Amino acid sequence: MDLDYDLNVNLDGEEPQTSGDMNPEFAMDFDNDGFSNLRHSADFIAARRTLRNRAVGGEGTLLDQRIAKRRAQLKRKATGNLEGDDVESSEDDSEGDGEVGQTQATAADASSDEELADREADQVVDFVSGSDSSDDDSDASDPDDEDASELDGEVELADGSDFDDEVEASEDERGGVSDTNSLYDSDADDTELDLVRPVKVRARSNAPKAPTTPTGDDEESSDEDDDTSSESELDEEAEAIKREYFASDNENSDDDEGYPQSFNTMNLSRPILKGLTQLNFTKPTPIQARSIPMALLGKDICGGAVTGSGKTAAFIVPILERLLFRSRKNPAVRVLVICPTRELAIQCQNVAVKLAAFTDVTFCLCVGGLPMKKQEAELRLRPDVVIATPGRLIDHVRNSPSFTLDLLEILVMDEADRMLEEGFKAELTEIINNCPRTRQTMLFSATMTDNVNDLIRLSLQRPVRIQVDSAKQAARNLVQEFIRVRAHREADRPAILLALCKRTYQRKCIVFFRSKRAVREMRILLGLCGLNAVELHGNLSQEQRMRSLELFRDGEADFLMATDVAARGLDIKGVETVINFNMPHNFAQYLHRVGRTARAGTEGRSVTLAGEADRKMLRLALKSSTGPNQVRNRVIPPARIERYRQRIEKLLPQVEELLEEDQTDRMVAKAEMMVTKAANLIEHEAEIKARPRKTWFQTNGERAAEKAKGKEDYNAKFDPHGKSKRKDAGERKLPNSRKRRKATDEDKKALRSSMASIKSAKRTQWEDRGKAPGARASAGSGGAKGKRAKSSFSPGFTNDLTNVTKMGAGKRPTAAASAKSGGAGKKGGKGQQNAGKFKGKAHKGGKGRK
Ligand SMILES: Nc1ncnc2c1ncn2[C@@H]1O[C@H](COP(=O)(O)OP(=O)(O)OP(=O)(O)O)[C@@H](O)[C@H]1O
Repeated sequence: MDLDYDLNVNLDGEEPQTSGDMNPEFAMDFDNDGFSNLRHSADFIAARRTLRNRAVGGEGTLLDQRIAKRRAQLKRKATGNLEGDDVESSEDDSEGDGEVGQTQATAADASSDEELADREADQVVDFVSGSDSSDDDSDASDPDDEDASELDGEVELADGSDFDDEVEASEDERGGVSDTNSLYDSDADDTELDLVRPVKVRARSNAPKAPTTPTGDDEESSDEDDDTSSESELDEEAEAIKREYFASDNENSDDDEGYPQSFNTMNLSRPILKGLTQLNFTKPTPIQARSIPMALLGKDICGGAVTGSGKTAAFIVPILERLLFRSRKNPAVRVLVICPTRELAIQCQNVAVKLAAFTDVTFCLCVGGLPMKKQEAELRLRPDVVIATPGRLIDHVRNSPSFTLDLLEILVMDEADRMLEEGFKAELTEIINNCPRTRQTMLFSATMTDNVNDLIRLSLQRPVRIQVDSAKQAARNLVQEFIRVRAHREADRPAILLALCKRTYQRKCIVFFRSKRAVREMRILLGLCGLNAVELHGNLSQEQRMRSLELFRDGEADFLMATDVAARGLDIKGVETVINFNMPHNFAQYLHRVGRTARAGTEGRSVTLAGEADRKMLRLALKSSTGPNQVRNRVIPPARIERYRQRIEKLLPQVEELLEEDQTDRMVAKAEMMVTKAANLIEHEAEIKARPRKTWFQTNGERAAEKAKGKEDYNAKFDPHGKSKRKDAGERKLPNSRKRRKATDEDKKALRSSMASIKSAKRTQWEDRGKAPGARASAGSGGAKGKRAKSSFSPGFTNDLTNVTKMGAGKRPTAAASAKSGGAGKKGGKGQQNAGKFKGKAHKGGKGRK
């Protein structure tokens, strides 16, 4: 092969670079025997460095620069450098920015006609009476203050009817006064009003419903209700089984009584208390108050609480406390925290390092996208805590010679359901099998979906379930807004988003999309409209992802446009608004997305563009709200949407061009990467060949298949549309109530029989135990790496059930009790036995201290 590679790339449409660090004439030859004739290698490396710096450098990315350039061109057009249509178009483009075109002269007051029209539109209207009440209360100097209109426009919807009726009513009663009582806006509404209506949320009652006027959707609607009730019955049964499984049931209570109200009463060591104080954590959050004492006892925990409720510290604090009493003579990886995304792992490490500021505990971060070699070197020093993403961790387990989990004492799986969704089940199983069975395991998530059950059975022993809030509940101070997008109006989504970002939610706003391409398109569009947006998704390098987050965190970017990679766990202070460009595929994901705001007791708002297919999800969202007036309907005047739609249309060619250029960039980057690899191979051939061959846990194809399956399973378990769930559950979704009743009975029978088999297995277990006492313990005591039985519903599971009964489930330990017992719990001898198995070393140490 003889290939000339000409790196004469004109990346910006600018003159080719001829500066010293980049040779535009650069060429290199590849030949048959292994790329040996590389010429000008110094020039190439310099060129590569330049490209990379420009991609992640301080002046913004290549795309940023291109967007800025295009925008400058638009400005120039608007100032009269160009004529005719172009001028007209750019005038429109500049609307609202107060910067360019004919508006430039009057930029200070941004007084284009459209702006004025919008100002008028923002008046507050009592939409029941139809009267305008804005003059009295709204701040005339702040035309975009839509919150003012929300306050004045609050009306309860459709008294006496439930939410379903409201949705149906909106279908039939378009226009007129009755329409103001519907959840959604009507197409007939052409007024310049931007209304926000609170939606009244009521508990579903069992009383028979008043007959409603039949509509085309009625059958579907009644089926949905039937489905919901049958599901809830099954859920109750499933709950009963869970109650048997988990060690304690009364941990579900919202009641704070009996739980420590201060970190000082938790028997924590001084360095930990100092760390907490430094972070201004004065009082434990409910999940912390419940989890920390339990974790200090060495118990396995399955913890759930709403987003932003402090789950990270709930497991980090007891970990640190325990590590204070480790043996310094034998350094080892004693704690492993697994997180689903790199960003979450990095964030978790930051929190842990801050909390450990006054201790000597060491950490190592092992995530993909960061140099493997550096991590290997750090692991060789045997840090106390490893915080990792599953894929990279497996890589280290398999390929880093000195890394072992043999001495692991605590395993934490944060956002376990997300890891399963990402298809990491096999990885997690492998990791769990590599950990000693005597470890303590903690599993946390805001949404503990059913698909986690297998993982719980596989990895936790007699876990204590600590569910502070309902797993389907949104944060307390979150106001959820919905904007209806009618089926034939789907194409208006970008215009609606632009209207929201330009006028209403102008800063500290995260916008979620389903695809990476959508993120990029809308980011370009917002950029061309003068908004400062950055993006976060899996197509970016880790450096670029981190940079986007930093810019958004520091307030240098007002909008973070993201895929679901940012939906979980990210804790960014001061996020005011989360916008869902589309409803996510499942409700758990919705809760995580909107959970990026209203964190740690602060207020926040989510705005979701809800299509016709999202009704069920909408209903779940209504149920997830915790207080009155926390769910609202936002109505954006069609005239305004139309204006933004036209504006977008004019910008589309620019967007397309930028996307194409971006695509070319990526291809160049890919080619560049391959050449780098080749250069490395030439330079370090001998060393590379001498290395032991890497083993991979899965091939790329297997990984992709696993991920697809994980997503499908996950959606099946948490999908309001229920299709895959119904497929799983066989007869669960049936067209009429008679069949439904029959199906429910069958389901109940099936559940009863599985309960019976559990009980009988339990009995067998007891008998076995009688013959071979401590069988389980002895299995683990032989070596650190005793493998647990992989179970679906069998040995491990029944084993755990046995132990639940034995340990005296439901006894809530107080800090004092735990201190006295040295980790043995309240139940004297039995508790002591358990504590031994859980390696309550830290607590024994704790006792010694006192
Ligand atoms: N005891 C406390 N007092 C005050 N603030 C706290 C306390 N505990 C945690 N926080 C703060 O609450 C915020 C949310 O915490 P964290 O990220 O741990 O929540 P989370 O429950 O893990 O959220 P998610 O489910 O979204 O991952 C953080 O900014 C953290 O600093």
